[in-house]
Amino acid sequence: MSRLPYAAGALIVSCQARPGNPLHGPEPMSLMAKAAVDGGASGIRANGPVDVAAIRAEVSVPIIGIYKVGDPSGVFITPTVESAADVVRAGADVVALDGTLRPRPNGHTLATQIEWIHAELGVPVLADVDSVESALVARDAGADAVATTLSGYTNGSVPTDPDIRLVADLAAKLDCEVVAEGRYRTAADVRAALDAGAHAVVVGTAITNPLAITRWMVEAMR
Ligand SMILES: CC(=O)N[C@H](C=O)[C@@H](O)[C@H](O)[C@H](O)COP(=O)(O)O
Repeated sequence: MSRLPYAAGALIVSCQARPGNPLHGPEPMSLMAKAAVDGGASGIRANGPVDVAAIRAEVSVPIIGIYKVGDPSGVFITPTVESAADVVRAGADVVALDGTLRPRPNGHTLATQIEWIHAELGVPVLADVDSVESALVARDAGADAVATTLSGYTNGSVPTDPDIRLVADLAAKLDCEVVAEGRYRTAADVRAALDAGAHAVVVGTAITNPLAITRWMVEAMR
């Protein structure tokens, strides 16, 4: 049974810009979301209630809401039930949250956080994991689906390529939908993720971050 509001093969575009990026803010992100949907995206992933609300007003596709709070070196993607409630009240249809094995900021367990979101907010939970082990634990804790979002971000330096092997391993081992996310840069990358068993693919930087894309080009021209 599909727990996510996306048909198989969906492209979900992540529209996020951190402070310091000239596109930071609800207006640029809602325009990015509209462009993505006009281009055929089936969903949007967005950060924080302000951006989620602005995007909700602009597009009708299901939104995966996250709320980055705290220190990026630890659990910071929707770390608390309050942060989940904020993005759902702003219009998110799915909550994505940190599903790694790292300690959570307020002492809650992943299972109690997911249980509360299901009971109080009534939306599916997508666990952003970094390994097969964390994905299995997240699924046991009640996650409706898992995403490879945090692979490569929890120990040491960040790789260049997407973790397609993790997508294949999760698709083979889990009884839920697997979302491929993290460092998907090209059409060949997203095709490979679907071929490896992904239900959907999330692409962020390569579509919605011209600052980063420009840097890639400039670097290659040195
Ligand atoms: C690790 C982390 O914090 N990932 C975040 C999760 O929401 C975003 O910063 C990413 O842009 C998103 O996952 C999409 O990935 P990419 O931008 O590589 O296509």
